[in-house]
Amino acid sequence: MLKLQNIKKSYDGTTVLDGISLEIPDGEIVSILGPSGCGKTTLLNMILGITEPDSGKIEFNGKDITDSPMEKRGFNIVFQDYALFPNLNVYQNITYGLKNKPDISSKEEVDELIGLLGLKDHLPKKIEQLSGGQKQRVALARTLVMKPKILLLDEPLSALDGVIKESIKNRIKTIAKEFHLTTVIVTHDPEEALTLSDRVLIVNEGRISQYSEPEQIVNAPQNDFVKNFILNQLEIKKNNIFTLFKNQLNIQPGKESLVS
Ligand SMILES: Nc1ncnc2c1ncn2[C@@H]1O[C@H](COP(=O)(O)OP(=O)(O)OP(=O)(O)O)[C@@H](O)[C@H]1O
Repeated sequence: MLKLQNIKKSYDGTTVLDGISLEIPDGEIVSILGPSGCGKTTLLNMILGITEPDSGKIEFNGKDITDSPMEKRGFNIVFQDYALFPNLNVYQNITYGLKNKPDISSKEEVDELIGLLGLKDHLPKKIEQLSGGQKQRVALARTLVMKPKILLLDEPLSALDGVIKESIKNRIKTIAKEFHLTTVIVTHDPEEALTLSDRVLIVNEGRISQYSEPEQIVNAPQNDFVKNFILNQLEIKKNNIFTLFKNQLNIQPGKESLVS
């Protein structure tokens, strides 16, 4: 269990996080969702251990880790730009971290992850030969072979589109469940958060607006921000798609319920 208690952070007198308290049970996927500048990345970096809170406490499995450096926490992050090594091939990128800690994952475990992420055919390739979705899967594999206690993902799907996005989403879900891996994801996309996570943390101006399962957010939004910002975006998206279909495919009245 990861527990945050009354976390506060300001930069140059401006409050960024204002009393964040939450619990993330083991093995759950939690998305941090909110508008640009609301403090999502700051919160993720605080869990990772590269940003210090001004006050408050972070506990992992009952142990106070607020002042533990990143290396001691054993969490790991996949950054938005993947940060892969361009001079190494896919296999060398995936196994890079094992050079100094070869006992963390066996060859069989590495092969299993390569299979799960569908990277078998790409192993000898250079990073520049890969698509965005393939790079994302390499970055995930490279992080997962190190068996992090918590997996942190910063906007993992933002550079991907359509089918590839769905495929990576499913792989993240499969891996989190298969390895019982607590996963914390930063996103600004409500659809992504609601379809990927066990729980969604909605942050607005540094405060928790709602922290619930996706169904509750959709069916029982706790305040106007959730209603207006999050649900409105989904409604607009749904209506845009519906209008497009109606115009392009000439859907007849009466069949509209099929799309809603
Ligand atoms: N190192 C820093 N020094 C000063 N201000 C910072 C620093 N890091 C973040 N901030 C400020 O804190 C606020 C929250 O930033 P943060 O990156 O956490 O937001 P975010 O929700 O992740 O935004 P986005 O979705 O745009 O990435 C912003 O106003 C940002 O300018």
